[in-house]
Amino acid sequence: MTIETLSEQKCFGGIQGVYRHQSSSTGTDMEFAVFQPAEAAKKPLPVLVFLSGLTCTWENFTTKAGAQRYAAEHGVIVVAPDTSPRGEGVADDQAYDLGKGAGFYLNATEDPWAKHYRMEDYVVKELPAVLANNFPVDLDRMGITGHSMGGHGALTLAIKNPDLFKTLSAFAPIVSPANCPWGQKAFNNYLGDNIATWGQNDASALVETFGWSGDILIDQGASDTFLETELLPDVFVRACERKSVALTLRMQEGYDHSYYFIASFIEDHIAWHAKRLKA
Ligand SMILES: N[C@@H](CCC(=O)N[C@@H](CS)C(=O)NCC(=O)O)C(=O)O
Repeated sequence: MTIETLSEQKCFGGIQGVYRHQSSSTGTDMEFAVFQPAEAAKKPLPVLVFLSGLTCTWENFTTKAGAQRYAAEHGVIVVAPDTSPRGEGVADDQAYDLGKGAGFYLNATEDPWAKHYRMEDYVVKELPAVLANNFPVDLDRMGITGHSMGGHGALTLAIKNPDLFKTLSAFAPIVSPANCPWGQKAFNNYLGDNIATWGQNDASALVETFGWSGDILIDQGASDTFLETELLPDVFVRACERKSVALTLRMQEGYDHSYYFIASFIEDHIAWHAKRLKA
């Protein structure tokens, strides 16, 4: 499980690095970014995984969100994986919302996607092992968050794996892919028409099945152009209410779907995860 260092740069006293490794989950090379605060040189630290949205790689969050300052302040290692497998021979589509950059953090069952699109296994099984072998991470204190398609990934993967991810938040998540155009297109292609498997990858359906024992923080821009068609936060609010899950949904007046929105609230999310992971 060797990793190759693509870059390492000092940042807020710590190290912002980018790494590549051969993934057994996806059967491709995968790149990911890790920010280690200075104190990681002395002791294992809690980890926050950030899953990015459609069209992104590790780079969007790492260069635009401004997370490093707050991760350094709160002593949290922040990890940003890619959003899909990539490379020659990996199935793709011309549209931005399918194929490369749009893996939806699930294990595809349908051709031509099933061979490489195994992002659920990658994030839940392989990435934690890669982190444990190469970085001073305390995996007993790992949280997850994400944006849009990555918010969907954070919600679904945490709800299915509460022993792995202890804390959960999201920025403008797709909360019910089974009920919005982005999700329906992805699920039809990756999972086919077996609706049972759709529910296993839909945060609102999952929370009604499994609940969530902690609390959940969601920030959502009120001026997000995808709010009414794709994101549908009310569906998740109602599912959490039915299951008595402690959800805080903050509708942020005037904010859109961009990284300017994420940069505005990333401090809150890092502080929120750090407080719970260090309690
Ligand atoms: N119109 C956008 C739709 C996709 C989009 O808004 N992607 C969001 C995540 S769902 C994003 O973070 N884009 C990259 C960025 O802003 O850096 C595009 O084609 O890039």
